[in-house]
Amino acid sequence: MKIAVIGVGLIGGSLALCFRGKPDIELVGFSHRQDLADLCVERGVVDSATLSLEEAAQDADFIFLSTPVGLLETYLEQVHALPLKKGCIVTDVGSTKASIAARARELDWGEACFIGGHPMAGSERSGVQAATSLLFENAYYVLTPEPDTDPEATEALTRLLALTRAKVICMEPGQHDEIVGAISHLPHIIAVALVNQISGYHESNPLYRTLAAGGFRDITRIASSDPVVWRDILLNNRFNLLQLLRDWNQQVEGFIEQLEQEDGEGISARFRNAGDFRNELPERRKGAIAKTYDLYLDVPDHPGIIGRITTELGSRGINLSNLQIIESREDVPGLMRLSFRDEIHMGRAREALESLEFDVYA
Ligand SMILES: NC(=O)C1=CN([C@@H]2O[C@H](COP(=O)(O)OP(=O)(O)OC[C@H]3O[C@@H](n4cnc5c(N)ncnc54)[C@H](O)[C@@H]3O)[C@@H](O)[C@H]2O)C=CC1
Ligand SMILES: O=C(O)C(=O)Cc1ccc(O)cc1
Repeated sequence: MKIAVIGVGLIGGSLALCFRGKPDIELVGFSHRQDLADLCVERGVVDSATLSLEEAAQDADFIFLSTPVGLLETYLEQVHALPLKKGCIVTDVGSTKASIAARARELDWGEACFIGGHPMAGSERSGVQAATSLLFENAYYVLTPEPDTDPEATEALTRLLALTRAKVICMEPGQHDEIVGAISHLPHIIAVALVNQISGYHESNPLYRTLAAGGFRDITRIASSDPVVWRDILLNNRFNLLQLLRDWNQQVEGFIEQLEQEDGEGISARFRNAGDFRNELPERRKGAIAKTYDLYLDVPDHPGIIGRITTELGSRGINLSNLQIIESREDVPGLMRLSFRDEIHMGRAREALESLEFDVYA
């Protein structure tokens, strides 16, 4: 089976890594630049890479369009114009679905077909360097087949996507864009606006950045996302976003009014409602890591401490699946998060670290 990935970045590269090395799968990457083509082969993400779209698409069973949203329709048209293998399934990974679905509907696909797709997982990083086969584990992967799409084609794509360990869910493209606009695109706008607001204050007083800590970092991680990828997403979904931003304004106005009126009860009610809704969110693994069992510990800020902790755990045969310094400040203990794949390793690590007199929290 031949799979072509058009645009081998974070998402295209991560998909390729999920498929790579499976029996009878040949993976070809298409890049628009020789250095990027070389890089994705060097990193072992694809078997080969080419600057020729025709070569990539030739005899392919699946073609994944994985460029920024603004280029997807052009590549869709270019791929459509090529001689495609009978039964070839063309799909995309764009964060918006309505416009590409509308364009695909206008084209006659003959014995090939197009099924829109969107893996609902990613990160603020970009490029093939950030690709990982774990990215989609446990995430949703939206497909947007048309009412007249051959169900066997949707099934074939779903079978292939099982290799990503994502959960495939089918929906209508317009509904996808409304919902994803609210739960992903709007939060990106808010994160960027917030960071820019604070960065403005910081210009007149550098203490803003010095003091920016946990809460600010938590809700602004996604403000570091790729500017081109996000420019394209926001412009493409602008009609939904304009309404969502009007609704957002109402939320802001609500806070202004409650503060002006010193309406403490109203403010706590908002926090209660938000907490109730958030606590009911489905459990999801963080970033590229599957469900983890986490311990937090205070670590003094001195050289070699991370090495000591990992060595102590390693010497006891305790497997660490991730390690993160959440806060590190001069002269005060930083907070470290240690993640384990199961409760048993987490329990053993806790015991070991406590015996070494670290302050450990679950
Ligand atoms: N970043 C994320 O977290 C997620 C992104 N997506 C969607 O995935 C798509 C790709 O995004 P990422 O992988 O994050 O971005 P990326 O920047 O990591 O990858 C984009 C790829 O497209 C290539 N590209 C750029 N211009 C090109 C051109 N003119 N011709 C051919 N290739 C070109 C780049 O070289 C790169 O390999 C976007 O449509 C995005 O909406 C979907 C889910 C999550
Ligand atoms: O990193 C995060 O939290 C994201 O929001 C990732 C993401 C970005 C874009 C998508 O279309 C889907 C998921």
